[in-house]
Amino acid sequence: MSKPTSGDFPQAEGFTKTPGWLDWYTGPAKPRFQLPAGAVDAHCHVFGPGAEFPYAPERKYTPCDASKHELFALRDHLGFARNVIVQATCHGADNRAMVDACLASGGKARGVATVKRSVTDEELQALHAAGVRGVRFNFVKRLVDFTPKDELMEIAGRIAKLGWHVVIYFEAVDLPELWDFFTRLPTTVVVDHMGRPDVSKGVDSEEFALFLKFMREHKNVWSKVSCPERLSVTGPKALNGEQAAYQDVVPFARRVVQEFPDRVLWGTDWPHPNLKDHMPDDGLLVDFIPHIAPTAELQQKLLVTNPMKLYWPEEV
Ligand SMILES: O=C(O)/C=C(\CC(=O)C(=O)O)C(=O)O
Repeated sequence: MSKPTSGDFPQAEGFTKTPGWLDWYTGPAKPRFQLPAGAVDAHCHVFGPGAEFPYAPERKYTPCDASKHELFALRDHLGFARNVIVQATCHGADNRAMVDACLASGGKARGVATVKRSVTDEELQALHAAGVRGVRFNFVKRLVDFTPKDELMEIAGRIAKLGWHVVIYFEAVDLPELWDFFTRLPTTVVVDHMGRPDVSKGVDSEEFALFLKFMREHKNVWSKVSCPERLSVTGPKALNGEQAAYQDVVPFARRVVQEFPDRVLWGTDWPHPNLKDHMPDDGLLVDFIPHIAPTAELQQKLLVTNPMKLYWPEEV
């Protein structure tokens, strides 16, 4: 299969991809690493399709389409059993594309939504029925406009009653300022991509030590050890059969997996929004997993036990 570059994918009428947009990788390798039975891809997205589920007016980027059908085909190709579909900021608080994917999955997908303070209890109930089990609070300034913390805290209090959790996305330099807010959240708190460490500072940096302290001192905090392709500075890239990709990220993810084996999740992040340098081969991304979770026991927790506990607790 050919590998498209930006501009190759068709786009819904009325939407033009952000300049330089990298489309997701078609024809990924079959992973060499065999995922354990029941493995969950606990961080991925759907984009549109824009013709059916228009992108939000307040979005900061316009992606290529990435439909539920393409996501489910990737799930099966890679050997995952289930997906957790996280609302992407290009859809704002309009959760229809994510909800549609969860409903179409036959129970194989659960979701994380974005909601506003104005969301009604009935709307929250409908999201729950569709499979939503969390809300995402995004603090990455290039992705969202600022929402006052009292609004977010009010939402957290309401969703806590449903047994949901809060997913937080922020950059490492912002953790000190956000610490008090995060540590007051009344739910399980799941950090996206290890809080985006600057890996060039090294695994023993003060910055990463603060993140480890955050997890150590707050047992309700979990982390996704995902997105090496976003965090890596020196690579090598998960392309052309590379079996030892993103070595500079390995010590960070491995440290988190080994210290907090019962509070880690992993996801592909397909279709990889906003990558600037290259688009990884998702099959080779799966081959990254044994580098950060070197034993069968750690792999089972990371890929099956932990995500099942959080997203399908009724089956555990
Ligand atoms: O997909 C991710 O996790 C990361 C993103 C995009 C994002 O969070 C979103 O659009 O909702 C990023 O760093 O641009």
